[in-house]
Amino acid sequence: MTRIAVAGAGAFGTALAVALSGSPPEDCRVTLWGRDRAGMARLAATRETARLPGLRLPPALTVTADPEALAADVVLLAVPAQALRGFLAEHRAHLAQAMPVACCKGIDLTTLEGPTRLMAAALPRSRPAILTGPAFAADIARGLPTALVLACADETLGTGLQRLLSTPVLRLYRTADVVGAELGGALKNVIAIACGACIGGGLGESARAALLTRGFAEMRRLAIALGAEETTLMGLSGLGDLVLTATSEGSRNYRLGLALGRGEGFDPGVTVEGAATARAALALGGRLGIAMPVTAAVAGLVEGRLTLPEALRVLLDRPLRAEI
Ligand SMILES: NC(=O)c1ccc[n+]([C@@H]2O[C@H](COP(=O)([O-])OP(=O)(O)OC[C@H]3O[C@@H](n4cnc5c(N)ncnc54)[C@H](O)[C@@H]3O)[C@@H](O)[C@H]2O)c1
Ligand SMILES: O=P(O)(O)OC[C@H](O)CO
Repeated sequence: MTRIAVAGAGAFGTALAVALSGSPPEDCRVTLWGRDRAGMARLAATRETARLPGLRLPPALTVTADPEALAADVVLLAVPAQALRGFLAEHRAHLAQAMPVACCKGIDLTTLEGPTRLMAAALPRSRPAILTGPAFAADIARGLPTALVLACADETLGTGLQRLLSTPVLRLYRTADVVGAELGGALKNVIAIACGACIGGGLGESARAALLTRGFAEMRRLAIALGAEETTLMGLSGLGDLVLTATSEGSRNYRLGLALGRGEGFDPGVTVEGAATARAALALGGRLGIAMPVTAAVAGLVEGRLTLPEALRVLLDRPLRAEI
C-alpha cells in the first residue's frame, strides 16, 4: 500500500488530492492534510470547500489535521512558497522518511532558494522532486485534461513518481532538470503580474505580447545562469505556464496585475506568489549581474515605489539593443 499525503488544503492541494483519489492507482491511499483543525473537521463533514466552489470530495479521500498523516510514503507539499520553510521546520520529524514533492511556485525571499533546495536542507536524506506546470486548481479538480511536469534529479525515483501521480486526464511529463522546472514555475508569476498590469492600465494587447516575450527572455537569462536547461524553460514549466498565467483572469497573479494597473485594491489574503518572487528574483539577478527590467518594474509596482506610467517610462527609455 502506497500512502500519498497532500499537505496544504488550499485550492491546489485539494485539487491534487481529489484528482489522485478519483482514480487512484492500485494499492494507494490518499490523505489531504490541512493545519486548520476546525476547517478540516468541517471539510470532512461537508465534503465541500469554498476554495473550489461546486466541488464534492470523493468518498475515497481522507481529510485530516493530524500531522501524523504527513508520515506517508509520498508527500505533496502544496503550501505557498513563502510558507514552505516554516512548514518544513515544523514538520521535519513527520516528513523524515517521506519522498517530498514540492507543488508550489516561488523563490523564498529570505534565503533566495527554491522549494527543492529548501526541502533538501530540511530533509537531508530525501531526494526532492517538484510537480509544476500550467494548470489551474479548478481545472484539475473538475477533471479537465491537464499536463504537468515532474522533475526529480534521480531518474528512477522520477519515473516512479510520474507513474504514481499521473491519472487518465492528468498527464505528467518527466525531467531531471529540477532547477529549470522550479524556476519556470516561480518566474512566470512575476511576468503574469506585469501582463495583468499592462491590460489593467489600458496599455493594450500588443504591449502585453511584448512584455510576455521580453519577460520570458528575462526568465530564461536568470534560470540558465542558475543552472537550468533552456529546453525546460521552453516547456510546460516556463513558456507553457507563462502563456496560461499571463493571459487568463483565472490567475491570481494576473488579477493582482490587473488591479495594480487599474489602481484598485487587492485582497492581501489571496495567495499571489509573484509578488514576493519578483523581489527575490531581482535580488538573484543583482547578485549575478543579470538585467531584469520587467521584474524590477513588477517589484516597484507591488511595493508601491513606482506607478504604472513610471514603470512604463523606465522600460521604454532603456537603450535600444539587439534582441537576445
Ligand atoms: N491554485 C492553483 O491554480 C495552483 C496551480 C498550480 C500551483 N499552485 C501553487 O500551489 C501553491 C499553493 O497555492 P494554492 O492555490 O493552494 O493557495 P491557497 O491560498 O488556496 O492555499 C494555501 C494553503 O496553504 C495553507 N498554509 C499556508 N501556510 C501554511 C503553513 N505554514 N503550514 C501549513 N499550511 C499552510 C493555507 O492554510 C491554505 O490552506 C502555490 O505555490 C501556487 O503557486 C496553485
Ligand atoms: O492563480 P495563479 O496565478 O497562482 O496561477 C495558478 C497556476 O500557477 C497556473 O499554472
